[in-house]
Amino acid sequence: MHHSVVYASARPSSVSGRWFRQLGVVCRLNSILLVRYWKAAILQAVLLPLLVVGIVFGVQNAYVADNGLVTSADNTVVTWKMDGIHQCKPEPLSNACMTIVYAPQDAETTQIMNYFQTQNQARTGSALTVETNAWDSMSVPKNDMGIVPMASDQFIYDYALANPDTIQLGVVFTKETPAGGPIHWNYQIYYNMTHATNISTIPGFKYTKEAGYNRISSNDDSYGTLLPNMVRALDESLLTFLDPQHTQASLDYSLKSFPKASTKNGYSSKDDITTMLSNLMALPACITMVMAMLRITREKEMKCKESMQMMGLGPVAYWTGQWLTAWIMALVQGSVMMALGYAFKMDFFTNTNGLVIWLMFVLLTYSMTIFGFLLTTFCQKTGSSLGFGFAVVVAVLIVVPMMASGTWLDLYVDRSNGIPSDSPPPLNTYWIASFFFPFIHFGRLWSQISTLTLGTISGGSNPTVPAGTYIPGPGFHLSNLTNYDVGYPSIQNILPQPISGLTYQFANVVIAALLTLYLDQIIPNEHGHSRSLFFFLGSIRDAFLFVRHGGKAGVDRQKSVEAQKVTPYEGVPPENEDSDVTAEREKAIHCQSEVAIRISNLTKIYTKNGPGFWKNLYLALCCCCCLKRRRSNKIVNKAVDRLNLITEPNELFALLGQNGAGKSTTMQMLYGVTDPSSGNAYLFNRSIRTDMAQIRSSMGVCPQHDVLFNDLTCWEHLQLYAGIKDLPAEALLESFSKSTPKEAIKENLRERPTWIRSRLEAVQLWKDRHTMAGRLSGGMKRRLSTIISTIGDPQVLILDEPTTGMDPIHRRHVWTFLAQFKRGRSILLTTHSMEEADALGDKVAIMVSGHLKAIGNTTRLKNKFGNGYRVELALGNYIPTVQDPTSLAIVHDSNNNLPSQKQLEQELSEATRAIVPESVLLDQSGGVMVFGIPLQALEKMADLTAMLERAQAQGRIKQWGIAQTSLEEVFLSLIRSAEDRH
Ligand SMILES: Nc1ncnc2c1ncn2[C@@H]1O[C@H](COP(=O)(O)OP(=O)(O)OP(=O)(O)O)[C@@H](O)[C@H]1O
Repeated sequence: MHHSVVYASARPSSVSGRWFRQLGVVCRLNSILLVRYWKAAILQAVLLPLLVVGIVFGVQNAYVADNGLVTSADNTVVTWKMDGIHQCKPEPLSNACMTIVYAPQDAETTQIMNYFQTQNQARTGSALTVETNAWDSMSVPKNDMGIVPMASDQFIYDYALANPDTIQLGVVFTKETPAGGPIHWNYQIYYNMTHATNISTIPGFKYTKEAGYNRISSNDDSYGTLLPNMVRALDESLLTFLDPQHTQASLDYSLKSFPKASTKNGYSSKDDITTMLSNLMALPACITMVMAMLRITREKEMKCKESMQMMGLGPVAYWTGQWLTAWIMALVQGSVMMALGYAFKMDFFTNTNGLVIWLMFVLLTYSMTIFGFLLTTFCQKTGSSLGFGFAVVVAVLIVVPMMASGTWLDLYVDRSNGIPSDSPPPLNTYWIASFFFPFIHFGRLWSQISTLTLGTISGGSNPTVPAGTYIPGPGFHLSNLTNYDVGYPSIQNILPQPISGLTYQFANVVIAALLTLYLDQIIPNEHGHSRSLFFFLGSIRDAFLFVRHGGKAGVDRQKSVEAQKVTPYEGVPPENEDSDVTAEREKAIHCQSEVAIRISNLTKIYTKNGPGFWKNLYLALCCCCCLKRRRSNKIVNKAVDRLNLITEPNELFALLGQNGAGKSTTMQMLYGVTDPSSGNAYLFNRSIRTDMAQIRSSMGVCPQHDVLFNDLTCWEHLQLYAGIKDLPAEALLESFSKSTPKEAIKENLRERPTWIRSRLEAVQLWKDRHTMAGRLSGGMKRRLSTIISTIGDPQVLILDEPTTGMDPIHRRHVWTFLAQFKRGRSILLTTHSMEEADALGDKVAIMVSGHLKAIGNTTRLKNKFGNGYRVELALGNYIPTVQDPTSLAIVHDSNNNLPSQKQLEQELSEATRAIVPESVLLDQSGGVMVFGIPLQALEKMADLTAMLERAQAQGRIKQWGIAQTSLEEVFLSLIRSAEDRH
């Protein structure tokens, strides 16, 4: 069955129109893949958020807050190293603090605390001043203070709640005078729980059986000697106070930790939620980033991206498509995170403006994904992108909780000496480095939101709110985005407001996107191809040419002048160069007209340390191109050596050669994935060095290895590439004149574009049009790759071994299609099938070790390099040397005897030589003789055939035939002669 080729060319559209349509194609491709991998999409968008929010919720409820109450009865003190109380300790109370507060302030308690001071100084040398005025404000002290009176137990409680870690110890005295009984003095000590729990992480503390965690130096922790010291010192002071009175008194004491902020649902303080759980909340965004990185790198590794670019897809359209589709996952995942937070009734969510929460999560996923895209520009393999992604996830898990717990302040200000209230401390510059990482902004925003959303426990200072009641935080409103109180007036104006947590992430997106576009161009691919560091100057040059030469026509004229520039052949040609090759070289070098492909002195040298990103960068930084020459690039392989040839329109040029001859390298240079080392090639006067974008829009490529998306059907591949080639919409749809309305509905409108169907049918893939490429056989994939390269009816078609792995039937279908399709265009094809080159090639060239060895049409090659003709004959009747049961007819000589096989062979050999003395007996075995007849004996062929016919009539020959030397023999003899020379 023969199909005539239906053509469909790209529309002559504006650059911007084409760009938008290519963008649509990339978005559509990504959407199809998203739907096809729906399980992974659901996992990222729904299940992961559910998992992390569920874990956070579980942790909240499992966490049992410590109310900090320890009674004196629990204390079984063994042996204590008695010392005293020292001025506020450096850690964790790093800001100005009060060493001891006491209440109430009256004459007796003041007297007791004065005794305390005197005796403590005697023991420790530490002079703790007893303040005379009661501390009545809720603000933090400016300087370290000694013994500070406060109004009441309640005030101490409220103050400690509002200013955690500001007081080291507290003491509240109560004196009861029961009727008839002794006076009862009770004091309750407040100790700092944070101090106690942090103690094991502070260097210098060690655990002893007697004293628990005990610092060897003069400073102690609450559970070590600090509390016993306090108890002993207070007992001593009380006894000193009571002794002169000679009254009987009973003493008692109790211990209690200072209150900690907020306890709700068992889950509590800001510290816990920020340090522990903020990184979990960032995890879904991280996983989405890694998945996106893997998808992009897989497309790169499978060369799908390269293939789309070879077919004309611009890098800006490609990346814009990726950035746009990344929004889908960001929007869904961000919304799901927000919905789950509300569903689990978490304060952080319910107490924050919904828009802020939504933007926070959507932007995190988006900015992380775009950041991941940037990282893929450094990765050629999925393994390396997995490594990069993993490193980022670890960084997020560590850094986000640090930021969220308030460390972000250290990025901006130096807090090592506290924050003075009047003038701002020195500014840190870490924030500049941190600016480029979106997750750092997320951590800071988390910290700022959590300080306003998480509540506290009432200390009971408000009579209408019983102590222990949870008081929600004031909440994070939209206005707080630009109006957030940092808590330190002196640095309020130099610290970023919460809105920058969103705007900086957006800035990260823009910076990462621009860097991705740039690095993607300058980092070399696996063939070492990359654009120059200053490639963008090329557009300026184009614009300059456009103005200078008076528009597009002028530029085209200029380009054709450049394309026809004669570049002399360097060095000496290889030994014994064929005259046709020399002629082709002269023609290619001096060509003065527009041809389809002109290859001029094209050379490719593979080097050990080929062009690399870092080398590029080094060269740019040094700004001296001469260095490039001086650096020794150890030559590994000269794959193509000063190649010169021309192909005309309407011509199918077949390039033959052994494995490694340099065919694919030549093609790769033509379609722009490998840079030539020297020389140039022009396709319709466009240089492969400078005009690859224009060349690609009128070129079709079928690379040596199939480049297909495993998850797209044949049909979708053709649609995808049709979109990249910008085929007009009309070309995608067929009129329904031939179908009945019922058939039309059945067949689905979108399945009947004329040219798609005709091409699928031409290579027998119509029935498999809805099969995923991953499930096609090797030969089917090759057929699909071949027709993909013809999309848009390119002027130049480059086919690298298109029929490899095809069975003979399908190969012939492809040949028929190509023979028809080549009309009006030029096809460059490599093959290892001599039959194919013979059947299709208008011009055939044979390459050996990067050089052209022979060129011409097949008849010329056969005549020039073949051994002339072969005459093959099967002997007739004879007495076989070995019994031959197939001998049927009997021919007798004059004596009625059969000749022997040897006699017959000799007789025929002599007869042949008598007619054609130049003939050579090539083979003689099994009753078959083969003679080689050189071309110069062509005129004697008539006599020879007459003799052979006579011998056949006599029964001496069973059958015979004459054949011209095959292309395969030409190929073999050329290769052999080249090998002999080496
Ligand atoms: N990326 C590379 N780095 C170094 N050498 C290379 C690279 N690619 C190809 N070569 C070398 O260049 C030479 C030409 O290879 P090329 O792939 O062009 O041969 P070919 O004629 O297409 O062979 P085949 O018929 O096997 O496809 C070979 O010696 C090969 O080893």
